[in-house]
Parts: sequence; structure tokens; C-alpha cells
Amino acid sequence: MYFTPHRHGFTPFASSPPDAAPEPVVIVGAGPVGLALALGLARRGVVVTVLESGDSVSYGSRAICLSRHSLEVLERLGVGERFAERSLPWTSGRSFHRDTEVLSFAMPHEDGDVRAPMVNISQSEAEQILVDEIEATDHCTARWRCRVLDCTERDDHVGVRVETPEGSRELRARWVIAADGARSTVRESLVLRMSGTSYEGRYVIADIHWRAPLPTERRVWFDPPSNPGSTIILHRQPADIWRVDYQLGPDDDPEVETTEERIRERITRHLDWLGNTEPWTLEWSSLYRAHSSSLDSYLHGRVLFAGDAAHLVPIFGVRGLNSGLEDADTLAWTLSSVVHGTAGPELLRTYAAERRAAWRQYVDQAEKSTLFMTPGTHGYAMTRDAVLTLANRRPVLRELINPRQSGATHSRTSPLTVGATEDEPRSLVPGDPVPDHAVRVAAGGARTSGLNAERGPDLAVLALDSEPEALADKVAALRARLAPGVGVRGLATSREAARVHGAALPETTLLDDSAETLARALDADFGEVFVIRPAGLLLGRFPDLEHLGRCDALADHVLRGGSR
Ligand SMILES: O=C(O)CCc1cccc(O)c1
Repeated sequence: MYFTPHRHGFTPFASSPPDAAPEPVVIVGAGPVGLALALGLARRGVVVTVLESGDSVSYGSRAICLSRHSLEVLERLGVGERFAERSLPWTSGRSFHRDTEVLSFAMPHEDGDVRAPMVNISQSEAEQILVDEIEATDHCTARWRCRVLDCTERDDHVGVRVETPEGSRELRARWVIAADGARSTVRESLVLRMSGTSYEGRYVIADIHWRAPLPTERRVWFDPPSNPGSTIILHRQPADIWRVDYQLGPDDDPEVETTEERIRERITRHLDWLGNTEPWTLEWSSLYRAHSSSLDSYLHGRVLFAGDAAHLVPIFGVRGLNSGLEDADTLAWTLSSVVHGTAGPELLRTYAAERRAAWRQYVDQAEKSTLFMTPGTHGYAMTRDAVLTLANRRPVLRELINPRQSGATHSRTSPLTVGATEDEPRSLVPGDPVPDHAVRVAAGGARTSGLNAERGPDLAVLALDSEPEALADKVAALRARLAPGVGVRGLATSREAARVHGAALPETTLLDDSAETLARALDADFGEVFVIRPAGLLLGRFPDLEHLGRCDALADHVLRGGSR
């Protein structure tokens, strides 16, 4: 059954009184990024209001693939289990040229990984899970049928004019987040423009209900006999829904090609060619053209931009929603630190710079997949066809067919990253996302857990094979240099199981790494110390606890508290 969103009514509210303190945070847009950010802020004790012009989450599944990293973000928001129940995990894909298989790929998946590399779930359903959670969460209100007209920067707040079914209202907010999508009203009202590239090819994207005995994997056909000259992508979603994307030719009229009749005809041809005998129904469709574009900065006064309101990336390789959830994850801890006064507002410049740099990383990857999926010129099309024709004879060419499915981005050049060097020989360098990994907690009755669950929502200091007492002292010293209220969790591993079963220490977790799996996953030497940021990036790695002092500069720079 295709997903039908719940309808939400308008709840009356008054304009902010001019003599009262402004609301801490208003988020414009109840898409997945705005909703995830609202939950992230609320979990960190920030009062937040979401304004949405519609009366429901989006209709039509739109973005469907969530990366392992996005699942980590959703876990931090407390909805990991719901997503695990409702989504379909997958690990691999196959590409075909005409009727010949030319690539079979598997996404990285190691023993000890806590989650699948990718899951599929419709965007509408993902949004509804987040809305349901917001409704059950303190500090956080979603207001439906509230269309933001414009935002005006004032001395110590932003004025947000809102059209409601009961007339217009003005809210005053210390911080406004534009998470209102590719056609952002907030961006318009501040007269800001994105710049970048638009790609030639147009794709019809459709969801069909089809009981097909095919595995959950990504399948792509280049120039299939069913639709010569086109490229077709097939993804399985939960509840027998399939996403079919196909490229239109340069002479195809999009108006004709998006009629139900034409879509049915094209999809029928392809499914028949696959040998289908099952009936299917067309549930939803849309037309897509790929863009890579971004604002120059994601911070303008007291207005911050996230997700598609800030940047666009092509769908190929599934980076759009996944990059937006990374924005939300980073903004939740940085903005909450500023709102609580445990960091100065300059931390938000770091958010803006890091996420702009992340967009560049996504585009560098996405551009390669996009040129392959929608070659813009005759030259590119010829090259692509040659690669596809030769791929089975020259396997090295298969790398060009690989869609480079989305993975988490790094912040190696961020001012929050300590000690990154260009020629780092390690696989995990400062600024990189630290992968979640299964761990064995030793104290208080041994149990299996995950690194993310144990490090918690704050800064974490992970010392490999070190004395827990020495770590606890260093963690206390680091905490003392930070603003009151900044949490720091210590995690000490040991290779000797006997040693970690000693007495529990305050705010320090003892991990049994006698099998050395965590050390291997982190590419770490024994004695090394990792400092991990709240959203999971490696702030720095140090040869031993004595070198942890190098974090002091960082503590002085951004994490000592500042003006609200
Ligand atoms: O697998 C791909 O490269 C694209 C999958 C995708 C993602 C989002 C929307 C859509 O129609 C297809």
C-alpha cells in the first residue's frame, strides 16, 4: 500500500509579544532536514518551533536511500529503531549495458559495522516518523499551515512574518533556520542566490506498486532494448513499492512524457522485457533535472541554511537527503552550544564553512556519477558508450560505472580539527567521520553495545589500551577548561579483559577490546587517544594521553562559552 501522510490541523497561536524575549529557534520547513534538526535541538534542551506551509509531510516518496551515516544521525535522534523496522537494507548493485551485466558492486560492509551501508524508505514515511517523534517530545512544536512570508534581520533577533488560516502573525526568533527546500522562501526574502551547474538530462521518476521477486539492490540499465538510448534505475522500497527512474531523450517533450499513459507505456516495456507477468500500478511520478549549486555561505546574520535550501546535489549516488541530515546533525550540536552559551556564535561560522566544504566533496563525487548517468555532450556520450562496451574486457573501466554511493563527508580543514596533515598515512585522519562499531562494555556486567551509544551526545575521549584512572584525570582536566555544562565522556579500552573488570570510574566507560577489533577498525596504535566531536567527526588523534593538551587551543578558541 502506498504511504498516505497524516493531515495535521492548524493550532492557533499569537504573535511574539514585543516586550518578551524572542523564541530561541524557529525552523522554516517540515521536510526531513528541518524535522531532524528540530528533534536534534530539542534533545539538547533547546526550545524550537517548526513552521510548515502544508498540512502534512510530503506526498510521493522522493528521496529514498539513507546512508549508514544518516542512520547513525537518526539513531542519535531516538528514531533509529523505527527506521530499522520500516526500511529495507541493501548492500549491492548491478549495472547492465543493453542486456549484458557490466558491473556488480558491493558497498563497504565490515564485521562490527552496526548498520547496513544503505537502506531504502520513502521520504514521506521518513518524515512521518520524525513528526510522530516530535509530537512525543518536549521543547519542540510543529506548526502546520503556517506559510512564512519573509524574514527580517533586527538587532538581536529575526522577525518572521507568517501567514496562517487566522491571519498573519509575526514571530521573533534569536535564530532562524531555513530548511525550506530548493525553492526556499527564506532565501528569496533575503535576496540570496545559489550558484552552480545544471545538467542536461531529464529523468522521469516514478513509484510503482509491483510484487516482484527481485532482490533489494540497485539496478541500472544503460541503453536497454526496452527503451533504447535511455538509462533506467530500479530501486526496491518497502511494501512492494519500486522506484523507476528513466532518462528522457533530448527530443522528448517533458509534458507528453509525464502523462500517465506515456509513463505506463515506458515502464511496461521495460518490465515486459525483464519477463514480468505480475500486474503493477503507477502510484506517483515526477520530473527531475540534476543541479549542483550552493549558497556561498550558510550563515547570514542570525539566519542559517540547511539541506536543499543551502545546496543541491544530483540524485545519482544519493547525496541530497544524506547531506541534509549531516547538516542537521552538525547544526544541532553547534547551535545548541551557542543557545546554551557554552560556545560563542563563531561556532556557527564553523558550521557554515564545514558544510559548504562538505557540499564540494559531494559535488566532486556526484559530478562523476552524473556525467555518466546524463552525458551532457556528444563527446561524453561516446566516451560513456565506449566504457560500457569495453568494461567486461577491461575491468579497470568498471570504476567509471560505479555510482560511488554516498558516504559521510570529512571536515579535515575545519578550525575544529586538530593536527590534520596532508600526507597522513592512516585510513582515519583528523576531521574524518569515526565509524560506529560494535563494542564490548566491561564494567557493570559485560554487554555488547555500539561506540556511538557509549560515547553519547557530547565530546568523547577514547583512549586505546590505557589506564582508565589516568584517562579519567585527563578528561576532568579537559572538562575544566571548557565552559560549564559542556559534557566530555571518557572511554578506555583494554586488551586484557581482566583489567577492565575493576571498579567503575565516574563518566568513564571501560571497553573490553581483547579481540582488538575496535583498534583495527580505527586503524589505531595502542596507547593512542581519539577525541570525537558530538556528531561523530574525529577532532584529533594523539599518540598518548600526555598529548591531549593540544586540544586546549581548541577549547580556548570555540568551546569556552560566549555571548548569546
Ligand atoms: O541510485 C541512484 O543513483 C539514484 C537513486 C535515487 C535517489 C533519489 C531519488 C531517485 O529517484 C533515485
